[in-house]
Amino acid sequence: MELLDGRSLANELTQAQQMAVTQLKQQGIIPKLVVIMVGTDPASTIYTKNKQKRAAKIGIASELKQLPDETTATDLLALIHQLNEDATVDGILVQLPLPKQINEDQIIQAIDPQKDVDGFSPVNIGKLWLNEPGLVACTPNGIMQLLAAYNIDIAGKNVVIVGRSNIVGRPLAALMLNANATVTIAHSHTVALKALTKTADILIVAIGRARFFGVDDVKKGAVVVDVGINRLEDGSVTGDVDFEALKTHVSAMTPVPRGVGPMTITMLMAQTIEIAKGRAKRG
Ligand SMILES: Nc1nc(=O)c2c([nH]1)NC[C@@H]1CN(c3ccc(C(=O)N[C@@H](CCC(=O)O)C(=O)O)cc3)C=[N+]21
Repeated sequence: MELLDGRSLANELTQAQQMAVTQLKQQGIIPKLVVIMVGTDPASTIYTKNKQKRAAKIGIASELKQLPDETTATDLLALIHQLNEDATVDGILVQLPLPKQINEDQIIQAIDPQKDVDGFSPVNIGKLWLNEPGLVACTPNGIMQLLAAYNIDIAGKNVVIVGRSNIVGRPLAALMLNANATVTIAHSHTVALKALTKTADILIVAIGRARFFGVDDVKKGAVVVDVGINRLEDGSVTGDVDFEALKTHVSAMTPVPRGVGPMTITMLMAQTIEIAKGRAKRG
């Protein structure tokens, strides 16, 4: 099995990003990302810290706006409008999930599509499904780059994606379709799920159930991308597939951690830099 090592690819790309940022700074442009986090979800706190650390490493200015749990939609919208107008801000990211009093769709729609580094706004989602250039959701984008780096062919392949979230399953389906795969999206209502996953040449799982898929559920020689991050009682982190059992069964597979996660953050930085380059061009 070939290990699809997201961490090492992320490290390589990070070096190139450092150089790109140095060049931008010579032109007087400092790429800037603002991350908004509402409340204190423990997983979100870890991801947000990782994002800050990576930005610092690359030389991207990043600001964390930490808002209390009881923040209203009105407060959050006011902040987003202010950041939309701020010419020094390239990327705006609102960490999800938001507390339940806030409608996520309404918030995402308020972000200027040109600063929407997550690629979640309806404008960017529409462009993605039309195969037009735009900002793309970071986790799916990272998966495509990881597969490309390991020369994994996508055109004509049967791709099964388990999970239909707005941040992973749906945008990934669009990217795979744009790359000429035959795409199936499975979800909680899918009948005979594990018979379906077994038909996949490329299987991508994002359901959040530790080691849910094993040898019997995966075609021999398939490529497996594991987006699951499940924290076990002993504090360790594992994916949605039984990695140890699949090692001798598949042709290539991402580990968890150090697979898709680091690539997600890398794509966030890449898109922030791209937006800043646009700012440099406009002068
Ligand atoms: N608006 C928004 N945009 C997001 O992109 C977004 C979000 N909300 N909410 C939550 C998910 C999840 N996500 C991850 C980012 C980095 C790792 C990551 O760095 N993982 C490491 C560490 C894993 C660990 O130890 O927890 C790894 O897989 O090696 C994981 C998951 C971004 N998300």
